[in-house]
Amino acid sequence: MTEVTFKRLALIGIGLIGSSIARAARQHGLAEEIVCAARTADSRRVAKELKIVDAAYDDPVEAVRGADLVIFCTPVGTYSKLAEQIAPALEQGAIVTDVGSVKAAVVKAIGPHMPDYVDFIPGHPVAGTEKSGPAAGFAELFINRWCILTPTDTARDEAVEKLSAFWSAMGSKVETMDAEHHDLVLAITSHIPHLIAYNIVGTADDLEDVTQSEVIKYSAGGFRDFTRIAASDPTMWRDVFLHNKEAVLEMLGRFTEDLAQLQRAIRWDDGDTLFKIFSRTRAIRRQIIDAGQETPEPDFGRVHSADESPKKP
Ligand SMILES: NC(=O)c1ccc[n+]([C@@H]2O[C@H](COP(=O)([O-])OP(=O)(O)OC[C@H]3O[C@@H](n4cnc5c(N)ncnc54)[C@H](O)[C@@H]3O)[C@@H](O)[C@H]2O)c1
Ligand SMILES: O=C(O)C(=O)C[C@]1(C(=O)O)C=C[C@@H](O)C=C1
Repeated sequence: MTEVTFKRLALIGIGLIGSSIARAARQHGLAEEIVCAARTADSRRVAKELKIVDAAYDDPVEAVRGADLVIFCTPVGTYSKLAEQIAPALEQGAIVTDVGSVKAAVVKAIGPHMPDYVDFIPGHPVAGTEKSGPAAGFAELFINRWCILTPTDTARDEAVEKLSAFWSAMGSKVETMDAEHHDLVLAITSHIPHLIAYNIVGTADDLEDVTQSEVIKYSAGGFRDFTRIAASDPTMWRDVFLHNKEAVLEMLGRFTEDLAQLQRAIRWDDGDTLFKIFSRTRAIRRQIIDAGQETPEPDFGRVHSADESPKKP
């Protein structure tokens, strides 16, 4: 089995994801020392009070000194500057990785600054919530969730194995893929859904004939779910869209075409088309639950069995 104990784990940024890694790494004994760099005095204080790190620095250079695992856990727009800053202080043989939600732009932002005596392996835990900050993290966040690694040609195989073992020890299922492919897949499974949520909640807020208090008062399941997603961190998501522009625009084009099909079906009372599309998407939800990607909800009041379609109106 690959050895997964690191000497010093340095987390650059200690928000939701950084603090979840700190908690999980500590719980599973994956690092002898866990330190972080945080911009604000408040984050450093909270991280220390919660005892999730051994030390918290304002200077990222101090955090990475002597670290054999360095993880960027800040919004992706900050990576390039931070990489340039920490590069001279990186330890020989250190593994440098990140948790950013996009990958090709991260390779471009961090890669050129990395000395050839470190292994740079971009990564993305596909797990999160709409919350931010060091108090929002929890050790169980990565359990049964995918972590995608997009290793560059220069990273040594043993370093990739060690990093995979680190994520597996925190409960993740690890997969490797090409950075560009990652960005295309995540554009449709994560980035566009967030864009839709931001848009629908914004639209509801702009309506003249429906008051804001009515939107809040009558927000039932569907809209409420969108508001959770639309409450996600604005800085993080601004950076995701600015750094996965092509894949998002490509998927948005497809999405718009499909939306026009639904619009046409409603306009022309084409119930068959609506029913067909809704049945297909219902089956996808079932597949996600069957694959263990979603906690099944209680079956109270359920009228149809899993593979039974509702009766046509
Ligand atoms: N939130 C999610 O659901 C999720 C899931 C997977 C991956 N990610 C990725 O994880 C990264 C962090 O997201 P998060 O949800 O933990 O965000 P967060 O807002 O909870 O934490 C971000 C941290 O970065 C710090 N920071 C911001 N700008 C900085 C700068 N210029 N220099 C130094 N520190 C700075 C903040 O102070 C904070 O400690 C992002 O790259 C995001 O794409 C997020
Ligand atoms: O569940 C949520 O709140 C999330 O938004 C998590 C989510 C996602 O879209 O699945 C968000 C961004 C990530 O990079 C990975 C996970």
